[in-house]
Amino acid sequence: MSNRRRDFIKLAGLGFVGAAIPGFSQAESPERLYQLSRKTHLQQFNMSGYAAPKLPTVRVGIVGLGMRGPGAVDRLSKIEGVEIKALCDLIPERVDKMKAKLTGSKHQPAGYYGSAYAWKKMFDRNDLDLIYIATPWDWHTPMAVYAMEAGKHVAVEVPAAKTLEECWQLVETSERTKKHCMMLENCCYDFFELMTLSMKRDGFFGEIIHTEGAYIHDLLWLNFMKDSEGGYQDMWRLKENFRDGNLYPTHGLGPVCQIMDINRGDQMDYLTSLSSHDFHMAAKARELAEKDNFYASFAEKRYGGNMNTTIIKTKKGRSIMIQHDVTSPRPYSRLHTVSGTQGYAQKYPEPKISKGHDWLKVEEMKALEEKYTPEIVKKVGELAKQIGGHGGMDFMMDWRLIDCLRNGLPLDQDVYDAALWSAITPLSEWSVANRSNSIDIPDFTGGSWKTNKPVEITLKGGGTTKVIV
Ligand SMILES: NC(=O)c1ccc[n+]([C@@H]2O[C@H](COP(=O)([O-])OP(=O)(O)OC[C@H]3O[C@@H](n4cnc5c(N)ncnc54)[C@H](O)[C@@H]3O)[C@@H](O)[C@H]2O)c1
Repeated sequence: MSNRRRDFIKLAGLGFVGAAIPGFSQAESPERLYQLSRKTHLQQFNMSGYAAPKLPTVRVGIVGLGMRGPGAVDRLSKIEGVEIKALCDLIPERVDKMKAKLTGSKHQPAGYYGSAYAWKKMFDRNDLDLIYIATPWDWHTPMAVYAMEAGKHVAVEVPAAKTLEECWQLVETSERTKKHCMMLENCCYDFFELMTLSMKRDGFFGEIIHTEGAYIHDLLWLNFMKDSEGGYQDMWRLKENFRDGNLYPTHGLGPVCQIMDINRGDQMDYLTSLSSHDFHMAAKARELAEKDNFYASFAEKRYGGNMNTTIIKTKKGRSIMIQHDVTSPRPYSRLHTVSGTQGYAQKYPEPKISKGHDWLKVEEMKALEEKYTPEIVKKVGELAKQIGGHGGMDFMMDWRLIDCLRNGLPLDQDVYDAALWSAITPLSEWSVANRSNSIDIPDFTGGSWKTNKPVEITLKGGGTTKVIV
């Protein structure tokens, strides 16, 4: 272990976060992870329900302009009250390309590039309110922490953190600086997910007993695509697959946690996790390496299991199952299954809903959709579909974030959600490595889950931000 890393762990162990430690996140030791899973948190300030002062104009800096970032630039440029003031990427051409796209608009961002730390200069500017992060995972927490320390709110792509150490850093920094740290869990804003949240609030499901979520997406080809041919920068996503656990839990978890009021009425207690062996990745790497030396080093690696299943028990005795498989030939699915005492809903493979033990017919489903369409969908749903981003959910997420900041409203996803949903990965890795033994899930809210209010699904106090089309 490097001296710098040792010092960092020492400091974090004392509950001191201080200035951000720049650089890649590195896996913590299993002993340290276990210790942090049982950490008791003395909340400095409750960020759940926290409303920061209104920002009529939200001045944004965006970092990471690969496959994901440019869409965010485009969406944010279509929201009233947003000023895109700065863009950053390691690769200069990516910054120049986005600047060129904004030519003629009111957005004239400055560009930052050329070094792995150019973003720090951007974050240090005193005319930015929000830093929007769409980089590889290693950078998420170091950048988010630095941004909050520099007085900016943060919106960070999924997952917000890779280690438990980082999850705690996010929580402690957000509480101390009173800066929002929202993880950009866009699936919370998909249409069916929002409808089921609205149904839950109306008591449609009765008591929720069990939910399921997943990220099942055949991305074997994309993981192995060279970055020079349009793949992930420096093959970062393939390298993440050297780990064994549930690597991408938040798309499935976010929506069901909101439905179960996790962090806001119930809390995760412990989990157990199991992975299959790897039947795809090493084989693919070896196959590619036979023809192309570029893949030689990948052919020597050990990869995590292809299908991971993680099960979570909550303090109130309910259960959640989360799966992850990005290599097998299977239909795309996030499951989104909600099972209650009085009703049931599933999104995949096709939407099905029951009231009691009776399955609803297509016309009844349609009527239900009308009844339970939340205000956000009525307000910007159609425009969101036109603007796009995973069918519209990305735009609804960005619009809601900006509308909350402009109207001084609490965000739908706070730092406790970012930390908890991201923490499932390192915790699942520990469980997989320990024959699926259970491990505690830390309470990042320091007990305030008992009184925190459920996430708001009306636009009360907001909904005023226009869409510029
Ligand atoms: N929510 C979603 O639906 C969704 C979908 C896709 C990706 N994502 C997330 O978006 C993020 C980015 O994914 P991607 O597919 O765009 O990857 P990518 O590799 O295409 O892009 C990452 C970009 O970050 C840049 N970068 C790397 N290190 C940097 C640094 N130190 N400073 C500045 N720029 C740096 C790279 O040059 C690259 O342009 C990931 O966190 C991913 O999980 C989320």
